[in-house]
Amino acid sequence: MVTTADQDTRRDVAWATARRFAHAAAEPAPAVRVALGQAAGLTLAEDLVVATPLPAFDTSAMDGYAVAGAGPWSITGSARPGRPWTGERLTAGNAVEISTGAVVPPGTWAVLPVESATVCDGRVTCPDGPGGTRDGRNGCRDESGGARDGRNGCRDESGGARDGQVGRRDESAAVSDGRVAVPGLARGKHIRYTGEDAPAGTRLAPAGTAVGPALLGLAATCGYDELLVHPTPVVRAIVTGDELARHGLPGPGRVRDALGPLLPSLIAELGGRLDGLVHVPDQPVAALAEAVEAAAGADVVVVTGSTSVGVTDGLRRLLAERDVRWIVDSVACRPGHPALLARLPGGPYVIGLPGNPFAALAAAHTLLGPLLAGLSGRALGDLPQAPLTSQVPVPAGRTRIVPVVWDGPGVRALGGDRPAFLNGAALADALAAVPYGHEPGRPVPLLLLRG
Ligand SMILES: Nc1nc2c(c(=O)[nH]1)N[C@H]1C(S)=C(S)[C@@H](COP(=O)(O)OP(=O)(O)OC[C@H]3O[C@@H](n4cnc5c(N)ncnc54)[C@H](O)[C@@H]3O)O[C@H]1N2
Ligand code: MOO
Repeated sequence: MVTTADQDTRRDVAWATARRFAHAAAEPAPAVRVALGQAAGLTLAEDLVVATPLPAFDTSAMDGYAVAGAGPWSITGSARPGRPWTGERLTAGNAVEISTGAVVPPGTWAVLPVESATVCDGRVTCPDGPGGTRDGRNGCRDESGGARDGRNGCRDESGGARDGQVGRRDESAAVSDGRVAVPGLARGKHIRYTGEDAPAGTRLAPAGTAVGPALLGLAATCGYDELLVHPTPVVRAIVTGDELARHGLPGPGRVRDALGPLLPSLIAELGGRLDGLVHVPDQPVAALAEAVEAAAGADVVVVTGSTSVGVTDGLRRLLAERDVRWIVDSVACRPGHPALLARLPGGPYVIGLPGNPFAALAAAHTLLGPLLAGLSGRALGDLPQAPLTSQVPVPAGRTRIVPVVWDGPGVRALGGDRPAFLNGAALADALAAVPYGHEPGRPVPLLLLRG
């Protein structure tokens, strides 16, 4: 139970604190296991750990020849993806034709790329190596197509030095295990060794990571068929306002509903799943109460246009009649000051967004975004920052939210940012949270807009 003193600290909460309160108050729903295809956009509820080494076998990184010992090498067979070499361990002076992705035969010293090889009478040489036929004048087929790079055309895509059993990838390593290797074709070249990317048991992504395309591919690479994820929080929206029209031109006393069209994509962008949007009149308050009751199964109820203290603003009265837990009861920012967040006993979170459309947008980024992140098991994280070059007046003790666009390495304010006007926000790359006392050129936190 929140005491009166606690409740007071929930009023006029500093902007950054309001975001933290909203995030900290969120209790994520129990995690669910879903097929990979259903996990996109959700959040990992468990660490992603690879059970096998990656790669799971010594893999050729090039199309060419798996060779052992110094050249020239006799070609003794082939290794293809899915059709591994089944012969004996490769011995010095022998080669196996190999494709990128095939299992490297045991005994292989390195893979000689096809561009670096000359083939003649079933023997392969590296033209610049011992026994090589650089000019191809002896009737041999130069597979390189004439293109050469580096000292001898034996390219290294390994990017790393190796040591131990498999030899070294140092270009200068011509002697290994007492045998002469082709200069430049160092031991281990063009082989992705078992476990080189990740040994078995490596944690590749922690719980709380957003499941994007790359993570899905990584999970599949590791052999996952399903992932344990937090489900997307379900949001019900209630738009209030007797003056609102849903079609046609605005006119005297008639305001087009901007929030009905804005909310579905905003809620999705902030990480929620909209499950119904209803319009209710300002009066009687019972209509709003009914709509809130009907949303009991949702995780979050978003109510717009009823956050103030006027006779037509019923949300605060409705919450006062219930034993709600206040999380944020107004925020020290402009616009969006009357925004609120409370939790109904045993029920959903309720977010009140001001009716003024730009104020509602700013408030949604302040409270709804962090709440949905918390419900999804995502960390709040620090916001990105960039220098704001414009002069933006900020009332004492407040944070001002203004639409901005990128301008070189910094951002500049767009204007069009009065609480009822979405002109600036519609063209913005981000909303900047400008603190009191900001001077042009100093960095400010940014809420990035996806557009
Ligand atoms: N006595 C006080 N009055 C007001 C205060 C205050 O502190 N004391 N705060 C002002 C601020 S700041 C805001 S923001 C608004 C918030 O009001 P509500 O959330 O109760 O919203 P309404 O009063 O219904 O509407 C405000 C304004 O927005 C227009 N509106 C409402 N819904 C929509 C919509 N869906 N699409 C487009 N426009 C909408 C509505 O017509 C009003 O013009 O309270 C101030 N008052
Ligand atoms: O939230 Mo109001 O004026 O701050 O739009």
